[in-house]
Amino acid sequence: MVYVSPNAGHPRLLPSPARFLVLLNPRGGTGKAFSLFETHVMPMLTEANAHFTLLVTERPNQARELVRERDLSAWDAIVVMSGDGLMFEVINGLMERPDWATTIKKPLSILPGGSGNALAASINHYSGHQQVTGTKLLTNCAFILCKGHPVPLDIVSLTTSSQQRIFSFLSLAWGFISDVDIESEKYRFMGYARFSVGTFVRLTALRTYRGRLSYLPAISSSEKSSSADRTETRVLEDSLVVPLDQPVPSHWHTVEDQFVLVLALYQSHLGAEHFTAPMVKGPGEGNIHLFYANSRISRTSLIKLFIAMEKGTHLDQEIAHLIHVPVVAFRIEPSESTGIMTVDGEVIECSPIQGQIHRGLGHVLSLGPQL
Ligand SMILES: Nc1ncnc2c1ncn2[C@@H]1O[C@H](COP(=O)(O)OP(=O)(O)OP(=O)(O)O)[C@@H](O)[C@H]1O
Repeated sequence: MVYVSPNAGHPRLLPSPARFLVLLNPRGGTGKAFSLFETHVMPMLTEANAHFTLLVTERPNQARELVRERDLSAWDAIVVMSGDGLMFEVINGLMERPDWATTIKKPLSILPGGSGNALAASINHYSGHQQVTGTKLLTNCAFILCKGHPVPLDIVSLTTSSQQRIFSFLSLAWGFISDVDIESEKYRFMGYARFSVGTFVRLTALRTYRGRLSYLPAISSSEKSSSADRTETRVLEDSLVVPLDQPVPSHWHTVEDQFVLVLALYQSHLGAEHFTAPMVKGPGEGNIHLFYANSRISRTSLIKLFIAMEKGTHLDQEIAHLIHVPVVAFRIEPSESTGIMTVDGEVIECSPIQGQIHRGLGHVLSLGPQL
């Protein structure tokens, strides 16, 4: 097998035998990642004749520091066995390197070891597998690790009002979804059921958040930021947005409202059983799927939404006051700083934030087509 250098366009195959750096969070999900790796992943890696270095994280940000500082040339791919939080660390650590433009091309792979496992569920879907959870999802993802090929992965570059730069591969949530995600942390012992319990609790005491949402629709944007024509610069440039302290360009759309939820999602799944963006067929399509609902949405509609979302049929049901629009850039300006905002499931300060997609900036192992 031939390994085409990441600098020479899209890599096609990993070398054989492949060498993996496996970063495993022993505290992810219900805390069984290490034993699941031994029982379900190691035998498959041995069978595939793959070499791996296993690093069990001891604290938050250790993986981020490691990928930021270490020479990674000894490995063909970085494998994350955890939830989406550890992948968030890895992508941000890679983007903090002086050689980010080449290192972010190193193939990544996800093995579900968290409670949400949205990226694992999305890659499983793009690879043509049925929606499954638990050890079935883990086995599918271990198979994708052994047999998959690198395909482009979209990354959204976010800038906060304090000028912090955040790189996101999955989602930005404000309102109902981030409230459920974070407030259900206390039910972590339940595994995935924590999200159903959290949704029920939040529905009984629905909150709304005032703010302004602006976006650049994908349809009107001829300018899709692609990694193919990018030259190496000191920092990744966001050509579609203007500084946060300036008004958005006049061709953007703006909605000022009392929101129940705002979600920007760039993969098919928001969780292993949340098939939220069924129109997404691959990790590098180049669209941000913006979903929002204002305070006129009823509790019944929200229940209908979350039930239908499990199978991805919610958009066929015309749920009143739920809007979906594919965009390439957006800005969220909350009127107050009291809500919860999350990026890839990690809490960030609730303040004005904007972002734009960088199509295929990274790479992820998949069995699906290069979308
Ligand atoms: N050894 C560790 N002890 C405690 N926290 C850790 C450790 N290693 C990593 N972390 C942190 O744990 C956080 C949660 O991890 P992660 O998101 O991967 O799992 P999860 O929350 O169970 O899954 P999901 O995001 O899918 O719900 C991450 O922000 C990461 O920084």
